Amino acid sequence: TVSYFIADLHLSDERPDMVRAFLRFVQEQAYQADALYILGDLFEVWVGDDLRTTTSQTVAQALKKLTQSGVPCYFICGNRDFLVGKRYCKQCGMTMLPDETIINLYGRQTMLLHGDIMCTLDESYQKFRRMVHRRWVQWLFLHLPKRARANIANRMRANSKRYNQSKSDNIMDVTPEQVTTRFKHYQLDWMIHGHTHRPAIHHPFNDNSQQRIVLGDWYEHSSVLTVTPEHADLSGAQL
Ligand SMILES: O=C(CCCCNC(=O)Nc1ccc(S(=O)(=O)N2CCN(c3cc(Cl)cc(C(F)(F)F)c3)CC2)cc1)NO
Ligand SMILES: [Mn+2]
Repeated sequence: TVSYFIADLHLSDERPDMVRAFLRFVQEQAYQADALYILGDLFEVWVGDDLRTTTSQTVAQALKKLTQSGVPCYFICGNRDFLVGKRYCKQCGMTMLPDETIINLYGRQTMLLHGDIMCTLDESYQKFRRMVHRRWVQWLFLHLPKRARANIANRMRANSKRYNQSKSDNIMDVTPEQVTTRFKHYQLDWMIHGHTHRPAIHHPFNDNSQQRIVLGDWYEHSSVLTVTPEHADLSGAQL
């Protein structure tokens, strides 16, 4: 009885070493799990399920084998791979979950989300997010020729990289009241998210056992949250 949570792998053809780390994790750990949850930014870029890359096909094969062996796999999209669709999830045997899904995790009322929605101080990003989450914008974008989508992606990646370097650290983190509002509104025991690349286990209300667990990225080493009925263990994070 163990469930695994990962996020922010940012897999791409440019980083085959990170793809190999993911495949190792799937082959060596995930087969014994009750479930695997991928909480967004599995991929660095995603401009439609109709574009196949070595990485997207390799990942789909590995996850298809895992889910067919009986380990259910759930996906919540991130701020990079928000265009991952049902078609690709089907190729992986994954079930797509909406952002802010609440599950009963071995008796704990737990909210799962990518986390970017809680970074409300980053107003320019929230504006971008609202725009690209509009159905008609996604419909239009996905009907552009592949090359056009790839060109837009390259341009946006370049300026999002440059732009984020200039942003101060605190606006890139979740806004505390976004966290406490959700804990209160949904009587949460736990919240698990990624996005900030700052792995840690936080106690938003110091007086009790409520926890906010932030998953780490996979740039230096794989960061996996292992949850059992008894406890939560965040590997490779300075707790
Ligand atoms: O990353 C962080 C830190 C926070 C960073 C936030 N910034 C961030 O996420 N930027 C970003 C995300 C995805 C990509 S993309 O290359 O994958 N790709 C670009 C084009 N996309 C698109 C879709 C639609 Cl519907 C409509 C359009 C339109 F209308 F603009 F053309 C474009 C699809 C996705 C590129 C940059 N933490 O993890
Ligand atoms: Mn992210």
